[in-house]
Amino acid sequence: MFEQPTPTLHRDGDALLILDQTALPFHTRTLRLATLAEAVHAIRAMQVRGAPLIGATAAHGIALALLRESGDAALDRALQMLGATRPTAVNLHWALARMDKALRPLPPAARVNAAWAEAEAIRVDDAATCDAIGRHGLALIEAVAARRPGPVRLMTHCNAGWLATCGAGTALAPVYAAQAAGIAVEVFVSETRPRNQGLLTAWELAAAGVPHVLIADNAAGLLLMRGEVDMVITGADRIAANGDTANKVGTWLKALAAQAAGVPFYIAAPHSTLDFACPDGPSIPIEDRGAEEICMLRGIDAAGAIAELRQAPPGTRTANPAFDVTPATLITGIITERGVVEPAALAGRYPEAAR
Ligand SMILES: CSC[C@H]1O[C@H](OP(=O)(O)O)[C@H](O)[C@@H]1O
Repeated sequence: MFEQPTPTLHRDGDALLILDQTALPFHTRTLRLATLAEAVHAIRAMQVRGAPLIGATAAHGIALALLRESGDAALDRALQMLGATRPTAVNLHWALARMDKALRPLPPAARVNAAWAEAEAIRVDDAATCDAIGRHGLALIEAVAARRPGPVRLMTHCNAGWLATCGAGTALAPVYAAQAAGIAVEVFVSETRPRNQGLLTAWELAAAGVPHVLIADNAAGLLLMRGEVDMVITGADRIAANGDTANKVGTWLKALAAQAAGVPFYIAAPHSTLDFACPDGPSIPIEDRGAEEICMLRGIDAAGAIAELRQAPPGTRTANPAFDVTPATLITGIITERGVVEPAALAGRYPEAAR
C-alpha cells in the first residue's frame, strides 16, 4: 500500500486536517477544518483539489455538519452546500450520494458516528483503488520498457498524483509503481495554466526522486511530434457512459496531439469517476473559475512569501473553463482498479454501476 508522505486529509477528533494545496509547492501547511462552512470553502477555494480527494473531503464535511445538528434538514443543507462547491468532478457527487444512502435511514442520534465511519471507508477505499490503478498501469509501462532500453517517457497534465487522492494518485500511481519495481521512468510535467497544478506534480515527483521535466503547456505538442514521449497518462474528473472524459482544461489538446503523433493516450481513474447517468461528453457540466485565475500570477517573493502579481488589468474579459472533454475516440484505454478498459467496454467492466 502506497504511503502518502503527508496525508492529504485525515480525521483529528471532531475535526478534519487537510494539506493546504494553495500553499504548495511553496509551503507545506496543514489546515484544521471544524465546520461545514470550512469544508465548503476548502473545496471551492481548492485548498483541497483533485476529483477523488474532493469527494473524500465532502464526505467528511457531512460529518462536520452533523456534529451540530443531525436531523433531515441539516443533512439536506450539508448535502446541498457541499454539492454546490464544484460541478465537474463526479466523485464529489458520488461521495455525497453514498453518504446520503448510508445516513438517511438512521435516526439522527446515530448519524454522526455513521458519517465518520462512512467517510473513513471512502478514504480507505480510494487508497486501495489507487494502488490497483498503479498495478494495472505498471503493466503498460513494463510493456514499453521491454521494447526498448532507457527510461520509459511519460507525459501527464495537471496533478493526478497522491495530492489529488487519498492514496497513490491515479495518473501517477503507475509511475510510483514503476519506481517501486525498479523500472526507469521520466515524466514530462505540463505546468497546467492557470492554477499550475503541474507544479504540484513536479513537487511530488521531486520528493519521490522520480526524474521529470517541467514544460509549458504549449510545448507538449512538439515533444510528442519529436517522438520524445512513449505514452500520455492523465487523470479524470468525470467519465461519461460512452467513455468521453472530462479532465483539466488542456487535456483534449494533448489527446489530439498524441493521436497526431501516434502516441498512446490513457486516462487513469477510479470507479468513483464513472458517471453512467451522463450519456456523453457534451452532457458533462464544465466549471468556470472566473477572471482572477487568468489575470493573476502566483509565486513566492525573495523572502519566500507567497505573492500574487497582476498580469492583466482588472475588468479584462476572460474565459476560464477549468476542464475540457476528450472524446472516447482519442482515448487508448482507461486505467481503472479493474484493469485497462477500452472506453466502449466500461459498462461491461462495471455492470453494477451501469444499470
Ligand atoms: C485524480 S483526478 C485529479 C483531477 O482533478 C484535477 O482538477 P482540479 O485540480 O481542478 O481539482 C484535474 O482535473 C486532475 O486531472
